[in-house]
Amino acid sequence: MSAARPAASAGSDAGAPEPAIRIDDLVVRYGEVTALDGATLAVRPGRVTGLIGMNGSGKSTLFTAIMGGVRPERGDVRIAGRSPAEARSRGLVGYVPQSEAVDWAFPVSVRDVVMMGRYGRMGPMRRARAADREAVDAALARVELEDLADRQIGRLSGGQRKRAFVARGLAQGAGILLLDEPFAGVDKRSEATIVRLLRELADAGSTVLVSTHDLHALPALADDAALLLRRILFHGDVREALAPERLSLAFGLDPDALEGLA
Ligand SMILES: Nc1ncnc2c1ncn2[C@@H]1O[C@H](COP(=O)(O)OP(=O)(O)OP(=O)(O)O)[C@@H](O)[C@H]1O
Repeated sequence: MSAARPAASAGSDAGAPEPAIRIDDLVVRYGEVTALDGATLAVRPGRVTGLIGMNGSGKSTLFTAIMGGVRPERGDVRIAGRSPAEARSRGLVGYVPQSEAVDWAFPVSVRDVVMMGRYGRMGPMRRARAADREAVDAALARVELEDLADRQIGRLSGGQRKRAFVARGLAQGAGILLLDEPFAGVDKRSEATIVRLLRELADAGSTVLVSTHDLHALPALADDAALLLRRILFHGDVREALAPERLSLAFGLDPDALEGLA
């Protein structure tokens, strides 16, 4: 953790930088199911923000909305002042999906996956130039996967797979990175590599939004945290978010069971 990080402001945003992601009163329904019910969140640049919520609380839906993959019934999403579709076409947002959302049998190598981060910069023929290959090599080195670059993506461990997708986001060069459950099924080495990288990215000015169930990993990773239960219940300093009485709101648990997390 960097000692220079300013404290999060849970209340007034006076003097704070413009949010990189602004979500206003978002309502998303899948038929009868209301996944988001008036979610409002302003994610600040240069910080790692944890998105915390129980299964079904709407975390993936919020990410999908940021990526422009669902049509909200109400509300608005702005990424660096642009619509999700525009932000997507400009490659402003990198996305590391949940492992369940990936077809691991697909016949592509680790290098191919990382190169996908460069597609937005290539023409329709997707011909890689020297700059693309250099960016891919640099990203592979940052996640320590150079030696496995030519292996089929499904023949990696859970942690290595995650690192490959983080490398795709790095190669893309997006200033905003979304990670959906990056620590699920991940070994300690991969977790440490991902945490270090995300901290470096945020300290260099990027915006990092990470959904996780792993509350114990959060204080070392995140500056801020947002508690989600179809709407944002709290957004502010990570340690304040992990206070038992706040977590109990988001998880519907007895505060005594949550002592010692913050
Ligand atoms: N495509 C879909 N069709 C119908 N319902 C959906 C769909 N996607 C999500 N839902 C429902 O919307 C709600 C929010 O789901 P979402 O996946 O956003 O939650 P989550 O917080 O990411 O959950 P998890 O932690 O289990 O990944 C849940 O009730 C879920 O069953």
